[in-house]
Amino acid sequence: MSKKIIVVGAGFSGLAAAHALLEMGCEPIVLEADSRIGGKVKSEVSDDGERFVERGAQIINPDMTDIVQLAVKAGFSLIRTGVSDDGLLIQASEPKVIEEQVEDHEEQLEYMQIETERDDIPLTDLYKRLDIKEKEKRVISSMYGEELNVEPHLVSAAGFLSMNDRYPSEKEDTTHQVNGPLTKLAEHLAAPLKDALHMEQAVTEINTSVGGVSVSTESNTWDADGVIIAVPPTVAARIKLSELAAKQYEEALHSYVNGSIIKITWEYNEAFWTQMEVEGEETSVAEVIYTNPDGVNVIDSSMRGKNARLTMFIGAATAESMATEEEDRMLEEAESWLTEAFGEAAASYTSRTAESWVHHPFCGGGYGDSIRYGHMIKPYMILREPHEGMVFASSELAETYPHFMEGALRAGRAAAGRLIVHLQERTT
Ligand SMILES: Cc1cc2nc3c(=O)[nH]c(=O)nc-3n(C[C@H](O)[C@H](O)[C@H](O)COP(=O)(O)OP(=O)(O)OC[C@H]3O[C@@H](n4cnc5c(N)ncnc54)[C@H](O)[C@@H]3O)c2cc1C
Repeated sequence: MSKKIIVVGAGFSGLAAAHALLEMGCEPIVLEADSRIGGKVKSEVSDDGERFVERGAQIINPDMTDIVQLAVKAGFSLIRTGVSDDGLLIQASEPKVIEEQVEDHEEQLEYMQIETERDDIPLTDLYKRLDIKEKEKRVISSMYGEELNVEPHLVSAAGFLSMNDRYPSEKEDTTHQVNGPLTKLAEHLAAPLKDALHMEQAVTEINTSVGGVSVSTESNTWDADGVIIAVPPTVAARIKLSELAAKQYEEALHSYVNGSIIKITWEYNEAFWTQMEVEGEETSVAEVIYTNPDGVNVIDSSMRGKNARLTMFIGAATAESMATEEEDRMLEEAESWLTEAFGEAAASYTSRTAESWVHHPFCGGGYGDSIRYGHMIKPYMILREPHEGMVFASSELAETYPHFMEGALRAGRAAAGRLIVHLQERTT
């Protein structure tokens, strides 16, 4: 029997859910708060279509099979990131190689996980227990400030490690990119939806009953058999739910904390960082971590053989304080950090693109919401399960690859399947 299902949000998770519903013969209606689709996927494309820059998500790896297939279906292929395989990770201010420090601590944290599963602690307390020097702990702390976009003392250590466990790839996450703008992938998913996609419709309230659901924005109300809420948990927590749904889901929704990230990409005529002098040796630099300021890193984000680009990610408290500054002042400061690590050549860029995702009202903020210390350790287990004709889907809830576009696609598809089974069971 064909079901009418409302999907809240047209990010990758919502679009993947709507697509799966169409494939199952259902009738999806997608309500999107913004005037564009894609959520944290946001490409800037030149008028001639030749040049594009990703203001949000960008990098994937070939193990991320859903997004690889989507890229191919949309007419694109994968291309390697610019950095050479022997590129090094360095620390800024007194540039020095820090690769081993970072690799070693990951193993130690894994080992300590057994302990934290019994008794959760803030992530900061977990890495403070590491058997490494104070200076090295500052690198780790800064790395997490950027990676999670949230101050590590707010994050649950058990939640963080369980998120890492859901990253099943053998590969680094920085190996490949799609050779076209990612917004085109969103458009490919949205194409069959046609009139079912309603823009600038921010959902404020959802009511559930045995007969179905009703979903309201400021100006409209839609009735349907079920609803998939494909927005990050901290954003979903702002939607008013009926009493029974709130009882089921509110504690899980409030177990997340949102983050802040600023992404700046500089473009150059050539990748001068592939031949830099670090600690007296000529080397290729792949990534830089800053301990001052905290939560900042820079990667080589070029597409190999196509362009030369450096991207800075400014996370957590540093992003929040920079977001209060005028954009020119913020860019000037970021550029001074860049030249500190890469030398004056870094100032000779040909273009620059910046985007702030600091506590974003509809996309959560940061790469994704983190599990907050002091609440549920596995809130995603609750949010994934349908109840009263509703279910949640966003990258954070994915069984694999949470916080990535791949996770969003998988979470969306999974939620559609689960909801349909749930609705069928309710009617039999
Ligand atoms: C700067 C940055 C860099 C990133 N880099 C990478 C990367 O390199 N590789 C990677 O794989 N991932 C990356 N990510 C993460 C990736 O973008 C996300 O995991 C993924 O896009 C999340 O998709 P989603 O659909 O779950 O959520 P979102 O993209 O947040 O989509 C949610 C949608 O719901 C809408 N919405 C919210 N509230 C409402 C409401 N009340 N009513 C109606 N609509 C609503 C929003 O407007 C939005 O369109 C990055 C993210 C950022 C911000």
